[in-house]
Amino acid sequence: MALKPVIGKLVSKRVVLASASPRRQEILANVGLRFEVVPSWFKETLEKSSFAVPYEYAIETAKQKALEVANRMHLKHLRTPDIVIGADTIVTVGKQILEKPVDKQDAYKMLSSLSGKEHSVFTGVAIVHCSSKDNRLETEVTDFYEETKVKFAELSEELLWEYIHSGEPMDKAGGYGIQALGGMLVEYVHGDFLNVVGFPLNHFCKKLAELYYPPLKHTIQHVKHDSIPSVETFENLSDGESDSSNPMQHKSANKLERNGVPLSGAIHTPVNSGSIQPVCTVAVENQSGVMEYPAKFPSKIVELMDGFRASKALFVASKLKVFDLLKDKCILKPVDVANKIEASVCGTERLLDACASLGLLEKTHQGYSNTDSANTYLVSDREYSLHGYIIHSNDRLWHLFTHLEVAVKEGTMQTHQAFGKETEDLFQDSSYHSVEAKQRFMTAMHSIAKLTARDVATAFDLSQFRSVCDLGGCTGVLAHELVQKNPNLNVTVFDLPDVIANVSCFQPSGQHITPVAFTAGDFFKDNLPEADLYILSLILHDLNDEKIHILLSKISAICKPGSALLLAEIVLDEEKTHPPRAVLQSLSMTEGKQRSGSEYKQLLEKYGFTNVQIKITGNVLDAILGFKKTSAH
Ligand SMILES: O=c1[nH]cc([C@@H]2O[C@H](COP(=O)(O)OP(=O)(O)OP(=O)(O)O)[C@@H](O)[C@H]2O)c(=O)[nH]1
Repeated sequence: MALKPVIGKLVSKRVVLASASPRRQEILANVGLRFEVVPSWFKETLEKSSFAVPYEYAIETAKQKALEVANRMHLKHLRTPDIVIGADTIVTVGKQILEKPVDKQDAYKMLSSLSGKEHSVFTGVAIVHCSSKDNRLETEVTDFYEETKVKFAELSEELLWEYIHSGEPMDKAGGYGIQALGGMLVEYVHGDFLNVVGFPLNHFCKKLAELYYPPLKHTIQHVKHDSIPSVETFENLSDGESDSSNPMQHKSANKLERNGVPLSGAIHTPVNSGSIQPVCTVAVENQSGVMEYPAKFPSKIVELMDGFRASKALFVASKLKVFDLLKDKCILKPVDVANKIEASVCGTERLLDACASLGLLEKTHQGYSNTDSANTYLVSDREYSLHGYIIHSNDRLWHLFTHLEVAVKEGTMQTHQAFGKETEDLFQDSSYHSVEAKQRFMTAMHSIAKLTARDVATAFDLSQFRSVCDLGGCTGVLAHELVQKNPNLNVTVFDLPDVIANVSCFQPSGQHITPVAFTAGDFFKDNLPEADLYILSLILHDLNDEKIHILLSKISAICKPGSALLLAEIVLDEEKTHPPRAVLQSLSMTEGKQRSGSEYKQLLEKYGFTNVQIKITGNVLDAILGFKKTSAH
């Protein structure tokens, strides 16, 4: 079992750990898994006697913990996770099942029942794959358990009570923590130590490997069979690179098989974010009359090779407002769409089919309509619309990236080549830039902020702060989210005069909206408003070291001890290869760079911020919080 690839399969997925256990969080974080923590509200009250064996109880509890979180996230937060992981640890001795002690007496009872004996520790784990269909949550559960045997030494009354008074037993199954003081009570452990601590990591990785690297059904050679055409799926021929090897997708592909043999014709297999494409791989007969399959279809590479076509189809459909036309269950024929968008019928039909193949539209004999995710994210006036950012990608980033080769050779940004006279910063020289270009940029930032603000605003408990200044806070999306979550906060958005002059059309309306203050200024040149929390969202990655020095020195100087600085950026892993979105953004060759968690920590510490905490949100932006040193530091 290779170490990284299994965990790497989850990199592009929104993974949620449905557990409040700090040990589980640590075990999974230590192997580089990126996940959000959403503790389960499921009460561990299943009737133990209704389970034939104790581990079934642990598995069912783990499953219920994970499903509760998946349902809650789906219903309440408009955020269906891809994977939710739940776990439950129990101890069994004789016929008894021990969970966490409710009080010291209970801990005493538990520990004395374990004294001098061997017991079993079971952890049940549920891996729930989620998807949303017609706004309904669909789940696919994989579960397993692991057993470890532990033998306790004889425990004297004195030792028992000393241990209980340490406080350690209270939140631990069986009333002890093998990883700490409780380790002193243990004579031997047979099996996985981490399973006792709360999470059977080894078994978990094996399960992931089973799910994401299923054994190849045809390992190259097959005896020729005349009546069954030789076909294969993308997954089974995959070189193992593909991120789209979703186990739920495997299931649907498998439905097309009979007795493990693919049915005739092309097998449908998902590629390219939900699209369904027929794949037919031709087997070749070798000299001995044995059919050989071409080894390892490079599915990931093919997907990347074609990626630009998919992006451009999305951009053009968005620009022509196709998703606006088809919103709210509207079904139109190509000719009607073509008339409305003033385009050719044949071109429109091809574009609509392309969008349907990418999972953005649904095609029936009545015509084309939006999928749920197109309705939510692609219709231009929807709350969480990405339309603004898509138009920015088409009108600006696309042109920049057509100059990538030169950009790489020269190591410079290609704004001049792509846009003629424009300066690097749209807002720096107003004479060059149309109001339209600035509005477009603000709309793009607004749509990304809409998507990320909630996770950034709730990444840390900010209730200790009274005033916040969001430097470069643009249209104030994060500011509004902060006030909504912390009604006592006074929040000011500080941004360039040209930005502030245009923010009014982006403001939320309604009587319950708490106002946010907008102040015009340049954070490099002007005095900063006073606040006890400063925010820099998507700012630092674009600045060179000199500008960062000016800005962070200024913030550090104005911050009183105990004040803090919150950064919202994509945090790279320590190898700087994940997440790909951040790595690819670097290719724009801005003068800044993307950073890893330890680099952000170092940077903040350099400017006098300590106790730096990093929260990988699972969203597009992560959050980093540092506190200005008190004089005692
Ligand atoms: O040696 C150790 N044994 C057990 C633990 C910890 O005990 C708990 C087990 O409780 P449970 O499985 O119900 O999980 P919770 O903590 O309640 O968190 P959930 O939110 O996931 O329900 C678990 O924390 C183990 O880590 C230990 O630390 N050492």
